[in-house]
Amino acid sequence: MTAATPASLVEALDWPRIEADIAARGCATTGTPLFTPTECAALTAMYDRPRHFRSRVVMQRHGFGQGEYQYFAYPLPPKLAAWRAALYERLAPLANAWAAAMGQPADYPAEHAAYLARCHAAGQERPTPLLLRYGEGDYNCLHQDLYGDLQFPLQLTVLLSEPGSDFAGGEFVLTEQRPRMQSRAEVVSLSRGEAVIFAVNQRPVAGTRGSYRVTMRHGVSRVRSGRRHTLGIIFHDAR
Ligand SMILES: O=C(O)CCC(=O)C(=O)O
Ligand SMILES: [Fe+2]
Repeated sequence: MTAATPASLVEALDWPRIEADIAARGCATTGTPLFTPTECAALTAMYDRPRHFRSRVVMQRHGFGQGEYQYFAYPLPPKLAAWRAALYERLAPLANAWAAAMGQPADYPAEHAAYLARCHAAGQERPTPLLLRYGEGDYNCLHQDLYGDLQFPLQLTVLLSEPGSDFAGGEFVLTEQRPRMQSRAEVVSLSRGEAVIFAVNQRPVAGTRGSYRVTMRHGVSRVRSGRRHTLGIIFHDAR
């Protein structure tokens, strides 16, 4: 038996179900964990090692919520870079289908390295993967992770903590703003190591008279107790 690689683990996910959920709701859980508890613990422990990071953000200082996060520095931990590339490759065709449906250039390259080269040439050179840490009372306001003109339309958040024992509350929330209609909210429950794949900004929805666009935002409800850690994987880099 060969060791599982991020690429083989990505391939093994139930993509027909994931794609159907994304088409219906703009989000999907991976259904199975991407990371083992040991890997979740190792990523969580990295939070306290500043050499892995380029910057730290205390959310209450910016009105973003309460809690903190750190953006990884380049070079990313090799396994994280491999996950980012493998997930990008699986999602790029979907990104192209969305772009075509929204009348945008459907030219996301097949490989993440090529897309990053495009970001870097446009001045978006800083890495965006991040680790987030929330304690009791912390929350993350509804937001969008836009870091420049170039945006890859899907991203992931991986839950690194054990719901129920490490923390309570702290639900991942998505809202969908529809043209001339009231907004809809979706609460996503994850198991430890599992991820939610969701729309960064706009996505096309098939209507009776062609497709229309909805705008998504995501955030985290208040952590009632304990500590919650997540890993965010965003495919465009930042200005
Ligand atoms: O902590 C979370 O569940 C959300 C993190 C987040 O905003 C992100 O990954 O972009
Ligand atoms: Fe975010």
